[in-house]
Amino acid sequence: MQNMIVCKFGGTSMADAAQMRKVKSIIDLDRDRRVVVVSAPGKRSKDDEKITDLLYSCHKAASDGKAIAPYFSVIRERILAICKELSVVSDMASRLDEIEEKISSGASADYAASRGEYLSGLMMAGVLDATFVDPEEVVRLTADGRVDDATYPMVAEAMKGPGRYVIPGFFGSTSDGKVKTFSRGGSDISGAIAARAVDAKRYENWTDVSGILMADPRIVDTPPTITEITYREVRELASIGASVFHEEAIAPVRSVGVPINVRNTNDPQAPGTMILPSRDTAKRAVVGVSGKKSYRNLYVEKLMLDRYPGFRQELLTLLQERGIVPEFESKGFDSLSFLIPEAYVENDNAVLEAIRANLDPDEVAFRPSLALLGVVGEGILEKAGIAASYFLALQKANINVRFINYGGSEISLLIGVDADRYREALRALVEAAV
Ligand SMILES: Nc1ncnc2c1ncn2[C@@H]1O[C@H](COP(=O)(O)OP(=O)(O)O)[C@@H](O)[C@H]1O
Ligand SMILES: N[C@@H](CC(=O)OP(=O)(O)O)C(=O)O
Repeated sequence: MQNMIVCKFGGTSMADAAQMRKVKSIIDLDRDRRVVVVSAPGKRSKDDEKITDLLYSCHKAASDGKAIAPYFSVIRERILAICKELSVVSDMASRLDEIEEKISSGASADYAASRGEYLSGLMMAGVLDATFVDPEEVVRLTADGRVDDATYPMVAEAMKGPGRYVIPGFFGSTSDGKVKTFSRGGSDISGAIAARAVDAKRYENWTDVSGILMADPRIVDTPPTITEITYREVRELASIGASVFHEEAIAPVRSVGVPINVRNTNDPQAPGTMILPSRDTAKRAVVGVSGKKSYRNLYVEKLMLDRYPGFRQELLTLLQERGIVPEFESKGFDSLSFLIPEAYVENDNAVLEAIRANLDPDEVAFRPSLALLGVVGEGILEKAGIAASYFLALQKANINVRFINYGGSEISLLIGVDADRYREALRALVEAAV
């Protein structure tokens, strides 16, 4: 293990010159903070726009044959103002011209979106007087967006000297040289890649909240901070909906055991959350609650279902052929239920017709929209009465439970409720957890 600390700063930490100064003061506090991974400038206030979103709008305008100037001029103004205030990247105007020209003449959506992080990286390298590392050259992604193992030695090689390094997050390139981004929020993955590559002693993930909170602070008032959480738990919370840490960012560090510390750029003294390989579950069975709205429950019934061994597989194939991927499944003696993210189900009737025509079920229907909530903790199966306390909390709030998955994952209790009761349900579950 080297002595290096890898620090990833999210969009809110890169939003303007004042935030970038805070980043510099955090980096200057510890000489081991030598690798800095940056996101594109994010929102400066609730109603502001993220540079990444503006770049996607530029790409959309270009592909619709429209001018990109209305969006690109906003980007240009913001970036040039930061460069001016911090006296960095003297040739930024011509770099922006080049990017505008490429997007206007048909560059890919991934190329367009990646330029926010690229520009952030150039500016931060200037602020920190650090070496700029271009992820296009050292982060190799497969065509379907996974990290190629060839990445780690290339990143390590690029950062082997003394001094500081800045590497933009969110993108790399495929083996045929095309820029490729991760999914939204993916700079967290880039930070994890760098941490593994340099065998960091710690991966610090700096954002705008003082760690991972027990629940989404936009829904629950002042949820407590989670002090310690395991890799498994954070992955589960993120997969169910906690957007503070990308669900795929655990994979690169988990096998090498680099601890992750989620911290607040606006409150750097706060210790934040430690994400570790294991924790003492006797202290706390449950760490947090998260959730997602808008699932459809596909319900299929057939009498004596067990007599039709290929039924489930055929049904899954029919769904897959229509690009529908169920996230959760439960089985009764004569029925199957699949929870499917609403975004996948564009044409309900076509899917139902195909199932009727091919499988002759007694009943097939989409039930009304559900929200899915997850109570997460390594100790959730260990103590009598845990599930009961959460169901009681929902009962007290007069919220009907429509779907349960308990024991399918050893670290979460998943509960489906009517989509319009999502926020109330989340609050009730958090109250039961604290
Ligand atoms: N459980 C949670 N704990 C902390 N923040 C959460 C949680 N769930 C959702 N969030 C939201 O995630 C935001 C931070 O994530 P993100 O916007 O991606 O930050 P960054 O731009 O720094 O990467 C917080 O401001 C908060 O609104
Ligand atoms: N800028 C990208 C990638 C990213 O990770 O951003 P952030 O760290 O601000 O969530 C996005 O908006 O998706």
